[in-house]
Amino acid sequence: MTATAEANDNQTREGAPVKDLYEIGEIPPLGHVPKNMYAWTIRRERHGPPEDAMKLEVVPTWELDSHEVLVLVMAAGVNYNGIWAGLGQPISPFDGHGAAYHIAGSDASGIVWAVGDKVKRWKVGDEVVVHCNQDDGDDEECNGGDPMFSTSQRIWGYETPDGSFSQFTRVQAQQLMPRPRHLTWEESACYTLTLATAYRMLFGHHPHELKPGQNVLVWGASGGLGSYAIQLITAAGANAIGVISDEDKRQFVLDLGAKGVINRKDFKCWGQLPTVGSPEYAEWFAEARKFGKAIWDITGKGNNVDIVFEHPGEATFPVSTLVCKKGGMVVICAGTSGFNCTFDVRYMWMHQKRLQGSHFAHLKQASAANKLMIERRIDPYMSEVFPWDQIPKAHTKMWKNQHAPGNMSVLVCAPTTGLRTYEDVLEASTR
Ligand SMILES: C/C=C/C(=O)SCCNC(=O)CCNC(=O)[C@H](O)C(C)(C)COP(=O)(O)OP(=O)(O)OC[C@H]1O[C@@H](n2cnc3c(N)ncnc32)[C@H](O)[C@@H]1OP(=O)(O)O
Ligand SMILES: NC(=O)C1=CN([C@@H]2O[C@H](COP(=O)(O)OP(=O)(O)OC[C@H]3O[C@@H](n4cnc5c(N)ncnc54)[C@H](OP(=O)(O)O)[C@@H]3O)[C@@H](O)[C@H]2O)C=CC1
Repeated sequence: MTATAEANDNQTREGAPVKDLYEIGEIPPLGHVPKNMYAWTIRRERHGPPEDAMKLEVVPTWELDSHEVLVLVMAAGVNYNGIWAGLGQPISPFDGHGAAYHIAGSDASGIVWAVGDKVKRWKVGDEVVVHCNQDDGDDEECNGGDPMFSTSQRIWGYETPDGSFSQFTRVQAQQLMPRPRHLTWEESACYTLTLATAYRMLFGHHPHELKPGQNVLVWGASGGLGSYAIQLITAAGANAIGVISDEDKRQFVLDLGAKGVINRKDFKCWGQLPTVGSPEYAEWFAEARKFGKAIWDITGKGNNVDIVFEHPGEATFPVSTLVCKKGGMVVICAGTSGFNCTFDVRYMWMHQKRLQGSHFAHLKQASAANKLMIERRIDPYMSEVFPWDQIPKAHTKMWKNQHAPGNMSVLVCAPTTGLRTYEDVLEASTR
């Protein structure tokens, strides 16, 4: 008998009521899987801004394969890939998974509600957080290599249709990690995607793993990725130089542990590189050098940074490749401002810099990052938590770069904020 069937049977024997659909904030009996669930869905014909793309629907609850787990989502994290999935840009998720609808959401905290018959590490009732890397687990990269290089590698909730903006989400068993017990459900849901990505960027690219005493330039230092990068760099005994666009964020970034903070609005060297040798290039170069000098004011004269933590892309890339030191690494995981990155290649070859792409993290890296959270070496810095009905609005705020420093969460089944356990949830729920 599967765990689900057993739980349903128990509930029937105990006479607890079971239903086919539960309202948001109503908790089914432990292990009872209702036929249907509420979900914020995206459909191909609705691609566009978050509030047009995401609509509330009742859909069938996911069925499980043998290595999969159904999680009752307590809270979910807000990430950029919910925006990209809604927009259908740069690619539509439907071209990948081909499902009729897409449920976004690549971060979650919740309770294991049902397990496939081959799942051994998790059982119904376990309190978990979810990392967003999936793969088929059967090729060389997944077995002795790096699962992030597997041809089957995909991001749950972006390249799969069963993300966390619904009462139940379906994940592979290897995606689960223990939840930090000192955090609330919403705090637990806000960090895994950005923290694990930052962890791989800084520690996953041998021989450029971050070392004590090194200097790292962090773009978007108050953002999701940036706020964890600063904390990881500080925890490693290295120096973070954070970039912001608004003085209101300066103290926040210093409090994260940054050695210094630079406001990008004080400089005018952003966007694609002008043609080398043109007057515009000379102007850009003088301004970029001024930016480099602002870094030296923090690191000491002549000390370019060992690592540039890149994700804005097109707007910042020419400068990133210039201010990285000889033999250093520009590590990039996104192109928020545009994908057409340009740079003066002379500085790349003559100074023998490494350009390294990086994408999320495998379980071992996500787990190492999660351990730092469990041990309270990293703070989630949850900026804001939204109720279930404001999931699209939360994404609009991020898309417009109007969100407060840190990482955002949304409540899903947790009936209110501030709850830390399943028992807390039961007490606060309307069941
Ligand atoms: C954790 C959070 C993460 C994030 O937030 S990341 C940010 C959000 N994510 C994104 O923005 C995703 C962006 N992804 C993309 O835009 C696309 O994902 C890529 C541009 C990266 C790649 O596009 P694709 O269509 O997946 O490329 P192909 O799989 O490499 O190839 C497609 C077709 O091209 C053929 N092909 C590949 N290499 C060659 C070659 N060397 N010579 C000839 N053909 C080639 C293939 O076979 C295939 O073809 P056939 O479609 O017919 O199967
Ligand atoms: N490949 C992967 O595995 C992952 C990729 N990503 C991607 O990384 C990107 C950032 O994600 P996240 O940190 O969560 O987002 P946030 O919005 O929380 O932070 C991004 C920060 O970037 C800065 N920024 C925005 N526009 C520009 C610009 N034109 N020039 C310089 N800085 C800019 C902003 O800071 P300020 O205005 O203060 O400078 C902003 O706070 C997204 O595109 C996301 O999809 C995220 C996680 C994983």
